[in-house]
Amino acid sequence: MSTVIEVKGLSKRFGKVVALDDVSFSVSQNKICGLLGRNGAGKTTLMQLLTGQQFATSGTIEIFGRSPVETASVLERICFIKESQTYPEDFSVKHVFTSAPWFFSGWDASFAEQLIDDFRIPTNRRVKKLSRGQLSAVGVVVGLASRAPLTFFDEPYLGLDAVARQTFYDRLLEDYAVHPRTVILSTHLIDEVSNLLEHVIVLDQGRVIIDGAADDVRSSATTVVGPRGAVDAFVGDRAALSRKGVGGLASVTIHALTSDERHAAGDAGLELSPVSLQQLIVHRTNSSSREFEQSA
Ligand SMILES: Nc1ncnc2c1ncn2[C@@H]1O[C@H](COP(=O)(O)OP(=O)(O)OP(=O)(O)O)[C@@H](O)[C@H]1O
Repeated sequence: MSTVIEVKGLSKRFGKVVALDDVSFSVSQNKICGLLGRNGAGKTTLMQLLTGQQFATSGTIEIFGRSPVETASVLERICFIKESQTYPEDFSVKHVFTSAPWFFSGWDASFAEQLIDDFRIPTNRRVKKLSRGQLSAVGVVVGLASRAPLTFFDEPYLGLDAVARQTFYDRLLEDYAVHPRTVILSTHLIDEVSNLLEHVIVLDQGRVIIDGAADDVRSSATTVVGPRGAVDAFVGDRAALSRKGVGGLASVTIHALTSDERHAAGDAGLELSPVSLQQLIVHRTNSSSREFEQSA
């Protein structure tokens, strides 16, 4: 499988602020990849570097095998939908969609029409008169109908209601099945997108703390639930990602268990429950996770 994004030792400083710190990863062609992390983790900075809109302080980036900076053959294959997309003053929604094919050779006008209906976007209205959610929907439609070989969505759905967000996920998956491409999706709504993602990269304070297949990441931890004494005896000196207790019951999240260990937990009357991607990321990016990482 060919590699679309290859990043090595990438750092970006803004004065004293280290936004990205020695970041390395690669993304294969035709994957939907979640770029996740807390506020200020460096996600937008990374996407700006990957799309040639910022210069790296150090490190290398190859997109389709070449540096994205001022490389037309790379940039014309990229669509970047930002959280707050700006359009020329006085642009109507119609202008956005009539000009999109100039930038995206794969633009599908009839798909765009269908999406405009789905999201109920008023096409005659000026962009600056749109509601927050409608403005996000315009970006989502451009991102989907452009069918760019590499599409970045940076928190694309500020203000979009739950129905519209679900429509976005559904259309993305349906269209991706017929027209595979590489999609990088940055969002804080991790549970909502969890099932879309094949690859997960989590940044924390400018560093990559998780990089792997979504299924592997999801199955990298498990929660042991049961009577406190039995849970404590089973967990022993294993590192705990999180620990909760109510009355005599305890719930401890630990690294994934081997199948023998799972049987032993069952024999001890303990329940094992999966950990959602969101829970895992919360555990790994809060302060207790540092102890976990050090002891892991
Ligand atoms: N132009 C800039 N000048 C100075 N610091 C900056 C600049 N751009 C970003 N930063 C800092 O770099 C860090 C990473 O910011 P970035 O916007 O990449 O985070 P993010 O993960 O996208 O956050 P969010 O989820 O809140 O959008 C933050 O500490 C931010 O304050």
